[in-house]
Amino acid sequence: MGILERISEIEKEMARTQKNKATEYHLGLLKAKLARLRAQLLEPQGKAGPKGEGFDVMKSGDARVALIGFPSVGKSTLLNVLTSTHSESASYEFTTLTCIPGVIEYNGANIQLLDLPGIIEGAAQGKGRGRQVIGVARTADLVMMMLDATKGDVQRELLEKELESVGIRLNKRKPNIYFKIKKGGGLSFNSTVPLTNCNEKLVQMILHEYKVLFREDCTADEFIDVVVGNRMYMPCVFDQPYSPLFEQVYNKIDQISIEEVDRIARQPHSVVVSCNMRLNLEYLLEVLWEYLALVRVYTKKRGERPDFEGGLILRRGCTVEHVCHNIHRTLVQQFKYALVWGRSVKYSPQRVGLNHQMCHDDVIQVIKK
Ligand SMILES: Nc1nc2c(ncn2[C@@H]2O[C@H](COP(=O)(O)OP(=O)(O)OP(=O)(O)O)[C@@H](O)[C@H]2O)c(=O)[nH]1
Ligand SMILES: [K+]
Ligand SMILES: [Mg+2]
Repeated sequence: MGILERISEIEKEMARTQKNKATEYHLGLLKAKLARLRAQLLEPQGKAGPKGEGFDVMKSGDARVALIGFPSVGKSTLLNVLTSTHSESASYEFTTLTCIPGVIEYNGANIQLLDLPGIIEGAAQGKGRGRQVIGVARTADLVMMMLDATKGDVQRELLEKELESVGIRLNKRKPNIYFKIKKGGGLSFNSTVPLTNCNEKLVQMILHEYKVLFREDCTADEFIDVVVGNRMYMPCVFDQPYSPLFEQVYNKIDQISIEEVDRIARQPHSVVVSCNMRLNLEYLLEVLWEYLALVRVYTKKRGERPDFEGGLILRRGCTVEHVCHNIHRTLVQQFKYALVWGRSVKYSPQRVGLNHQMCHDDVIQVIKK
């Protein structure tokens, strides 16, 4: 039996099974099986399979952003206006058939933008090029969900469902469960909080050769996510409490009323643009930068001006130590202190140590021993 058939068998069985206390464990097992099969479906199919061709794009630059959306929402048009790469765009669906990489140059960073074929409902089950597209999306630092503003809210819901079903978790942070294969076999189960959804018996049913420690009160679904282990918690999709959860880009706002533009723009985590009319693209880039949490730091040598041409691109939260590693592998060993100018310090310059956190556009001079 093929994977698809097995999935549909299990789905049928789940539909047949009434949901109550007595069947809870059985359903949990089925869910776990289903999740594992779906994961298999997304695995590379070997050389002969339909996986590769045109989708194996080298990672390059400081971050990778994938464009996901239904056909003809304007993904290729966006690539064309934001990068110097050309990707065919046309009014018919499935114009793009492979993965087309371009580079957005912004704040001195090179952000790789991947144009992808449109996905359709059922992509997760391998329809269209869904599997390949989703495979690429999983390699990205950020997924931009592109939507056609003229199509209302339907597209967003469908797309979210599609992504959820392949284990791309939008707007959810990773459940706090420690989970590891035990060398000697058998299950060791613990929790640091009272559990209301899961218990040892359920966990034991799902697996029996791991070490499990619940650090929070998770649902069975969340637990299975951790077990299957291939769940992605996309930063777009961001998992930090102070950041927006995920972002949708609504294109073609030139086609809708100003009231509708206003309504969509006020929805949380939504950016409205028109690729054709070049509307609001600068703001889209700002948002992108925020989501990627990139930081640019300039270096300076004693008695010289900062190197404003060659800024270093790092992640938010980076420290002087990260900067040193970025400059040279052995610099940390020779480090005495650093002078920093910019928003991360009270006085410019200020003498700081390796643990000091850098801000965007700071200047740093490293003093060696
Ligand atoms: N009115 C309007 N049309 C747009 C806009 N952006 C793109 N389009 C049009 O939408 C159509 C589809 O654009 P594409 O860039 O090919 O869309 P896609 O998402 O790459 O499509 P596939 O590769 O087929 O999935 C083209 O006819 C574009 O000219 C826009 O901002 N406004
Ligand atoms: K198209
Ligand atoms: Mg396209």
